[in-house]
Amino acid sequence: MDIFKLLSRGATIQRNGKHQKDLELFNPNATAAKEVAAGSDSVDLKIAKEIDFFKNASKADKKAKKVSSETNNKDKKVKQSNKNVIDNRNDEDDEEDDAVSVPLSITSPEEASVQRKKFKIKTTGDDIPLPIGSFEDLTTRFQLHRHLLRNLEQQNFSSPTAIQSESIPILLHGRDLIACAPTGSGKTLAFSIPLVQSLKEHKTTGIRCLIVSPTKELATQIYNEVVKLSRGRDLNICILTKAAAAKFRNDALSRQKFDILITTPLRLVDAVKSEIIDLSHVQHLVLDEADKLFEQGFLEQTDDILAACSNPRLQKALFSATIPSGVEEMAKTIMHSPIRIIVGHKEGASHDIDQKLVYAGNEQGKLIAIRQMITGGEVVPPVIIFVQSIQRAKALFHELLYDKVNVDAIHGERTQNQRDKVIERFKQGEIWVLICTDVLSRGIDFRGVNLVINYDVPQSSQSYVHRIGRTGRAGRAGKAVTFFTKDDHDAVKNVVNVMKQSGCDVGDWMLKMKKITKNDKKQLKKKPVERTEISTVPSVIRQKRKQRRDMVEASKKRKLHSTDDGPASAEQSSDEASD
Ligand SMILES: Nc1ncnc2c1ncn2[C@@H]1O[C@H](COP(=O)(O)OP(=O)(O)OP(=O)(O)O)[C@@H](O)[C@H]1O
Repeated sequence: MDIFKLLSRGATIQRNGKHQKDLELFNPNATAAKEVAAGSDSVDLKIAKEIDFFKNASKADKKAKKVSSETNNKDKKVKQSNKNVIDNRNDEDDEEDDAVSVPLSITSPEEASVQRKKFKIKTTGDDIPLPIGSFEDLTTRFQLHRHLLRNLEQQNFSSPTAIQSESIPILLHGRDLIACAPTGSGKTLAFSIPLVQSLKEHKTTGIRCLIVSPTKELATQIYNEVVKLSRGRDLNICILTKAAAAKFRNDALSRQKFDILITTPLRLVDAVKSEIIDLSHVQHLVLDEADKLFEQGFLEQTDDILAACSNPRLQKALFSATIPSGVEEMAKTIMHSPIRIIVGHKEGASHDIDQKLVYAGNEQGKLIAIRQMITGGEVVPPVIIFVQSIQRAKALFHELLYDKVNVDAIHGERTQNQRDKVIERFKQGEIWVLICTDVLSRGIDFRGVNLVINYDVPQSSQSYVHRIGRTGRAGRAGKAVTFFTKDDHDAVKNVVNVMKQSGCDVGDWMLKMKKITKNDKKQLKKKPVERTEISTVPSVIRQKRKQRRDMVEASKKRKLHSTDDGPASAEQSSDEASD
């Protein structure tokens, strides 16, 4: 029997069998459609329960039902005093004591401190506003725009997550903020809600709010979230693409059209330097994945952006799951009396991820291990595999493709168009295993990823936290497996530290490992471990495969030259050929 056929058996998805639930989770439309078709009570209830950070969704639902059955009179709802809310809450608490200590409305420092203790929230700074206990609390305290509340309800966001409960009031009070909370804990809404709430309807002054993120994929995701949140409001939102920048260049009026701009740093700096974008009216600046934006490679652009946002009353907010002390110190120098919020352990991984280290001996051992995981049924799609270089992403892709695994890859050599398509197909469940470099390690919110495999140990603890954070999001459980070899001694210590901080079981041998110095960490970040090529296929066969690929590639290139196409198509073609 063909060994590869045997190995790939384990990766088969049983669409109507045991994997049906996983697939549905991954494709929210399918779940919703099915439930609606089946006349299910409410899609909201199910989702809210799964992602109920405060364990009080059932109460919020109960309350919502009560309110709607009692009356449609909006005034009554608005007039409901905070005390009443607390009293109602206490009645319900008799029935379900799970969330006994978290009132829907927080009215005193004592209540705030109970909530902060419960959700392991640390706050630092002067005059910190009280957190909110619910989105209704926002309505009472900040007259939350009715469209905003409706948009939250429509997306089944029944109660704020820990970071949202703190960040929203702080930003609505106009304060500068450094916010650090685990991956998948809702940081996007934590900054988007206050932005959409505090902006008055559209003005022609130009951009009033700027959100910067390190990758195009993440910028697109944030853009989609903000658009959904702003439905019903007269606000114009723009993502700065190549096309948008060209439009601004040719049409001066279009520059005044937008209120909120979402962008990557480089494109923005280009646009500012060529004077097609003016940031002097920006009132709110959000740096998402802020620690990345303060790293070498982005720092200069971040500096340029800060200089271009010349409004003296500019509000600045920094968000990330990891904010190292050095970055925090740097950030503080550009902020005015900032408040600092840390949810959980600073730089800790989400507690919903079950983390495991697997010793693979050597590079060949990793391929054997992944094949064993596949045959052993441990690889339940959707799965993301991280590797340390483009070359390795391509090599692993070919290995798994040969095993007939339904796989694709995203890395810096693929065109934007290809990257977008792969992401879409992965979201739709058409691709089960996605191989990528760190280009996709931050921020991307794929629903229901079951497993993250670090085929190569990440080069820093931050990278580890963000990579594994693609699973275990919004309260769902996830698994992360990291392969290591004898060459990974230093790098694996980073992983062990994060595992310890996140309360995972770590073996004795891990605890006994020699400490890694600051200098070692720096070196590791700069230069990845040198590794031998990914392959268990005998070199003769590899050579034949390569010859075949080269021939296909050369033939495609010849065709392209004869049609005189541009370099982007050539790149796409070579990537497709290698696929
Ligand atoms: N209040 C809420 N209730 C339920 N789900 C929520 C809530 N807020 C956000 N979510 C969902 O949680 C998921 C993760 O949110 P988000 O992408 O903002 O996480 P994050 O903290 O920014 O993660 P990362 O650090 O990886 O960027 C999203 O699918 C989002 O829709």
